[in-house]
Amino acid sequence: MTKTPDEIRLTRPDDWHLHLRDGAQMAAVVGHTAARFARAIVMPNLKPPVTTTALARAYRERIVAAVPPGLAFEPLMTLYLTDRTSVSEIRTAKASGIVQAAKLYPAGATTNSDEGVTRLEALFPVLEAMEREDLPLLVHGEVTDPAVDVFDREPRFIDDHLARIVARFPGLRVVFEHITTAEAADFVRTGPPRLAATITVHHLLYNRNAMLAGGIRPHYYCLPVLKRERHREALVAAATSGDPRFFLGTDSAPHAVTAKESRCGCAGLFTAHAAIELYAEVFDEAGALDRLEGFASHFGADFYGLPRNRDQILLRRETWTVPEAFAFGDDRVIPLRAGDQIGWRLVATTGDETR
Ligand SMILES: NC(=O)N[C@@H](CC(=O)O)C(=O)O
Ligand SMILES: [Zn+2]
Ligand SMILES: [Zn+2]
Repeated sequence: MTKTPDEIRLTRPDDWHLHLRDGAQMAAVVGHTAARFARAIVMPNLKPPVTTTALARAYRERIVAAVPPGLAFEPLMTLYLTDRTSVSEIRTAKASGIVQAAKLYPAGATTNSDEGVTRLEALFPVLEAMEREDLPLLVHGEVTDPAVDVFDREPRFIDDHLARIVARFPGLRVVFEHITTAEAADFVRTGPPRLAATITVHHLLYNRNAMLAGGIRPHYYCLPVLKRERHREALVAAATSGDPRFFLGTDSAPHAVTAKESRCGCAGLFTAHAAIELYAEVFDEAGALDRLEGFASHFGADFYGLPRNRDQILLRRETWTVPEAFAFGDDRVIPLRAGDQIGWRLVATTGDETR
């Protein structure tokens, strides 16, 4: 590969953290992901949440049915942990072969987390079962104590909970989802091989000024919230380091424009329309395009114990303009960079590039 190539060919990537929603909204967005990614870990925070293997199976079938014709895409399902999750449900999930992980939302931490876990200690028998069954734990790592500053909630979660969980269950695979701080990157970097983290493209591209300087911009509001520049820099360093415990998870989280542009706007950014292109921008900017494939296409599959994809995608350095909005059920969703430019374009996946 030359130093600054104008084309990059990658093993087709996977998205290890994605919100697809349900019904007409899901049907409107799934094609954006399926055009780029071979597989995605689908988050279970629906209303009501995906708390059982039976619900995960039904949700999976709805997703598969909505994938546009001609696209190969495999949804990887997750269970939503609650105070009532049973050990036997963990066994059923593992045995199903369709559930890849279970997700811990501290109750109240983020969108549709009201039914999440209120007391972590009460979940320990379930975590023990996950350790025994080797079902990975995915974590939204923020404390919910209203007294803790919103910018400090992730580091506090490490100190108050995550360090303890990792130490107490030495066989449990843990993914610290959508990390946003230097503290989180350090915690993972210095932790055991069974501890990993996903990093979103928006936390690699932007600091909190994007959301708060020159006007308040609800389409940059997500959880965990964007942080200071020094944290963004630490995340870029982690993502481009070649350390296999950091891998791609977009956390693309579409909300209707009316729900975002509101007196109390929802948390979540929609990035699925251009996710791999935007990651390419980040790695290009960091002079690390040669490390994109590991981060986007190898390390996540390796961590989950799944085969790497065999097909490929081709990205070209070419500027294009993102639409102002996309259809989203009976509303619209505003994508990241709406009306603005992106410097990389997805031109092909293996199979159609030889036409
Ligand atoms: N990231 C977000 O800001 N929102 C996500 C939930 C989550 O991943 O925490 C959503 O479901 O909208
Ligand atoms: Zn989250
Ligand atoms: Zn998420």
